[in-house]
Amino acid sequence: MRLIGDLSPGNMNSSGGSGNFLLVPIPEYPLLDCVPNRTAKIVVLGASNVGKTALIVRFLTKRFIGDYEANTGALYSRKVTLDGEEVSLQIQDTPCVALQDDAEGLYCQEQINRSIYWADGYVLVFSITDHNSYRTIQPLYQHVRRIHPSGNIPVILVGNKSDLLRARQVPADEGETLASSLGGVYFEASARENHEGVHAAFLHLCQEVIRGGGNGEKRRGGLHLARPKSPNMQELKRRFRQVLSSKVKSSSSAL
Ligand SMILES: Nc1nc2c(ncn2[C@@H]2O[C@H](COP(=O)(O)OP(=O)(O)OP(=O)(O)O)[C@@H](O)[C@H]2O)c(=O)[nH]1
Repeated sequence: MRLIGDLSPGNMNSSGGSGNFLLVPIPEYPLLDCVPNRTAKIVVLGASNVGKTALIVRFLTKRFIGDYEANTGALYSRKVTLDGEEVSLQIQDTPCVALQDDAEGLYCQEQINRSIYWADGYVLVFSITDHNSYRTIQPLYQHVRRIHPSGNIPVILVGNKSDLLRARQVPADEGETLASSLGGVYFEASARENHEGVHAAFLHLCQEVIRGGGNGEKRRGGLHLARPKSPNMQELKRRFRQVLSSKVKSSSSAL
């Protein structure tokens, strides 16, 4: 999902005017600034509407905006301190995945596959209010496994929207059981109401990635996959072209 609304007045750019506007998301720092051997590349995956974007934004800004545009992946970069040392963290938001009719396979865009290959650590998200989103997790994990058939896969499972207890469809113990079957830890979180829980979940995964040294098979095989293109830049270019063409139109109509 892509952000709509104001994250941080003054600092974050907007198109101005009234109504919804696209926000330039959290700026990336230059890749050359990455801390050597201390970079964690994390991808956030899950079904539609489970709160992937909300969790990322909550982690990075401590804020919950509540209104997002659907299904655009964005890449965020940040430096964090882990065990007293600086770590470069890159977090890739992704469009949603969906179960196929047979409930075993997944509809998963190519862009997501590239992000899965690129990443070192995986945040698998479902909503505790949506059992279908929970059912997506196991096939999603199998999908990640197919892309990384060997080696350790640092993963956490996040049951989001824990503020909506009355609408709960997935008991906490089901989340815990599933997480341990995937070799990860279960976090029940609310992007809406609790920054600390979200923060703890992301930092835990970051620690796992840094301790494990990332995806071993990629390094051993000497393969290099380009970092997924940040849609933020593409979006900016598109908007820039739009503004230019509307200026051309208005100046030619004024003649
Ligand atoms: N009550 C509640 N609502 C939440 C929470 N997290 C997200 N939401 C809402 O759930 C909706 C979907 O949130 P998003 O972050 O856009 O979800 P997403 O998984 O990125 O959605 P897709 O783009 O469809 O993949 C929005 O209306 C959010 O405001 C939460 O912890 N509690």
